[in-house]
Amino acid sequence: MGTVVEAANKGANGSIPQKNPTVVFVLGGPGSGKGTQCANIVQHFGYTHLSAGDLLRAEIKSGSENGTMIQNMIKEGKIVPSEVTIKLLQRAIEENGNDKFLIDGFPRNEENRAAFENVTGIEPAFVLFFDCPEEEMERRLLSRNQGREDDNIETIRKRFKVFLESSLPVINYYDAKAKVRKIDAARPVEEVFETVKAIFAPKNEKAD
Ligand SMILES: Nc1ncnc2c1ncn2[C@@H]1O[C@H](COP(=O)(O)OP(=O)(O)O)[C@@H](O)[C@H]1O
Ligand SMILES: O=c1ccn([C@@H]2O[C@H](COP(=O)(O)OP(=O)(O)O)[C@@H](O)[C@H]2O)c(=O)[nH]1
Ligand SMILES: [Mg+2]
Repeated sequence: MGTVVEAANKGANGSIPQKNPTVVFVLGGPGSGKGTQCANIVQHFGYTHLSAGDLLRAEIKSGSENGTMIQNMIKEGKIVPSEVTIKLLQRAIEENGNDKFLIDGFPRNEENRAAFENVTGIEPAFVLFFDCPEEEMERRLLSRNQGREDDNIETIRKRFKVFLESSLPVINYYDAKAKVRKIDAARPVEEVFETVKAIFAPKNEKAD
């Protein structure tokens, strides 16, 4: 039997986590510029960037037993089961010495959100929401040129539908808790970053 404090600190999986890191969820439709802006935030504010999509694509490449399932879901624009994505995120957080993380492209539905909170005990400090019209996101995705199997018009339409039906409710959930910082993401990269910078506040900027 642990003390009351130990019990309170225990995650739902029974592990005793170290002091919870600061987490910012970075959300927005496919092609809204999440990855691009995260790279800028890392440079200026010292966060570690964890893209759920990148972790899943790395898992496919690694030849994991889940690889084929993940690949098929990404090709269809579907959301990979929470336990797979959460395990990858958790491992990445634990392996990293940093105490502040940008989690990009996750949680993508309500189930992702609730499971992450239950398993890790982590609540985001706030949520960045890159708001961008579909026509602009479509243009960007079709010229992204990263050789992604899901950047074709057929899959892009499916991803937009999943975003509206499953991911927007997550943003609304955090909006009701006053945690959403909404950003007009249709503007040029540098202008979007000016808004992002103001949210992270000058006091956090790395001195160099
Ligand atoms: N503000 C912007 N204006 C124009 N193009 C952008 C902007 N932000 C990102 N891009 C480009 O759009 C594409 C998608 O950006 P990315 O950061 O990968 O978005 P996401 O991670 O949200 O899917 C990339 O080719 C990127 O260079
Ligand atoms: O938490 C996540 C993140 C991504 N994906 C899958 O990975 C794809 C690509 O996600 P990513 O965030 O890389 O795409 P982006 O929004 O940047 O275009 C999504 O369409 C989903 O199929 C997922 O299932 N769960
Ligand atoms: Mg991305």
